[in-house]
Amino acid sequence: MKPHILIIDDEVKLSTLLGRILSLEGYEVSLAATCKEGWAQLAKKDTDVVLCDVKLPDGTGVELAEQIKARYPVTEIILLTAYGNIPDGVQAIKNGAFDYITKGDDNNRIIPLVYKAAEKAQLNKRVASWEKQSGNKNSLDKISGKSIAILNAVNLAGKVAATDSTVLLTGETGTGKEVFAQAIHQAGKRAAKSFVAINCSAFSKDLLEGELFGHKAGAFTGATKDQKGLLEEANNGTLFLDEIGEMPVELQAKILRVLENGEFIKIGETKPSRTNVRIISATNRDLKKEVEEGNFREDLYFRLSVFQIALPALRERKEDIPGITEMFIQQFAHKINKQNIGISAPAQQALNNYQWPGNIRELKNVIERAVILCEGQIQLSDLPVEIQSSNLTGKTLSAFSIASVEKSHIQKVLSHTKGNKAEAARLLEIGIATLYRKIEEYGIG
Ligand SMILES: Nc1ncnc2c1ncn2[C@@H]1O[C@H](COP(=O)(O)OP(=O)(O)OP(=O)(O)O)[C@@H](O)[C@H]1O
Repeated sequence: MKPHILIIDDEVKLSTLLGRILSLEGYEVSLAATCKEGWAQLAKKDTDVVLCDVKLPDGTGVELAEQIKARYPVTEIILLTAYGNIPDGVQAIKNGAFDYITKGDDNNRIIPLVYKAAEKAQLNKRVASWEKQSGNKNSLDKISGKSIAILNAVNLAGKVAATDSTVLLTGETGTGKEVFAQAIHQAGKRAAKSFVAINCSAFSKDLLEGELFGHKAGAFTGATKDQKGLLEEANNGTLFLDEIGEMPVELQAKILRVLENGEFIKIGETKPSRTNVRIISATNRDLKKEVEEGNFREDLYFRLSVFQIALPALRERKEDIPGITEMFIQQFAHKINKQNIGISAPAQQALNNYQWPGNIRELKNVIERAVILCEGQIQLSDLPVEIQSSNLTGKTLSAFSIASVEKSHIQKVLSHTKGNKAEAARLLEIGIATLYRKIEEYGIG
């Protein structure tokens, strides 16, 4: 089947022309002129790549990129920015876009970039179906890392898995709280039963209540039949309440009741129902502080935090970064049939120096993208710009010798010229042969 590309741009002439070019390249193309039309097209048809203008009549492409990624994680987005507006592009990549191109300036890049983004979307589909088939199973021994911080967490998880105790996982976004929750479920005696997860921040109060507790037919307009809630779906298994700190106070009381005696009341019912679930919850907020500020019930906090496991941020276990990087390289190289993929020393150094606000999730995304972009070995230039510059920061901070400053400066200039050595030599005011010699001498990748 032809990959499907959706162009969202209100400059109709330009998008029609681009659409024609992409059709000639063998893609199926749809056009939309507003965010609203874009959403309608996305709902109609599986879309591999969205090419999206920044300024749209009813919104911005930067925000749209984030919203599309949340609703359609398989789809890849390329932002079309105005000339010289790099910050929009960088923000879009942070929001989950595959890349950005400057309108009119980057015409030669469009076709190869769309090809790569479509390839990534196909890979996303394969990974999603593979994860579905394998039941998305994770076990504690698959959690990678040799640092004391992660080994402590795995050890605690192993101990609590065998019990029926409630567990509270804390840690920044992307540290692997859901991975741990699944691993605890898999390693426990409920492993053969369901593991049901819900993100409490993704729903309004009423929707969350309906999802968790279910409803009786006739409970509200449109409730034509009885609907099971997740507490019932997870009976004899585990219910994972992600972002529990976001749960509205009214629902906190209802969850407390489940924890105390296994009882809950469906919407529209008067009699209580019973369930037998193990509750694992997670938060990236300071729940104690939320209790002090009156946003979270203290009695529920005590119940949920019987056994707490704090997951370390990736920057607190930097020694694990090379191993996890290698694991993801193997994983993604295998999925797209690329062989002998390695990583250059400067690229690995940049990964080690970077602060990873998005933790393992961010590292996973960065490696996935780099494996697609690289030719044989992952180079510094295959990494997002903010990570490339963390290599330079690390170097200048760690070494003050003239040589290291010179090396950093050359790297900076090369990155500025996008690897164009003749242009770099001109800016550095040195001969091209000298530049080649220095590149070799300093091992600049
Ligand atoms: N130890 C690990 N090994 C391999 N992949 C991991 C590991 N930990 C996390 N990941 C991957 O990182 C991503 C984020 O993990 P997860 O969803 O568990 O994080 P989280 O802490 O629950 O994030 P959030 O707070 O945003 O919900 C997932 O794609 C997951 O597969």
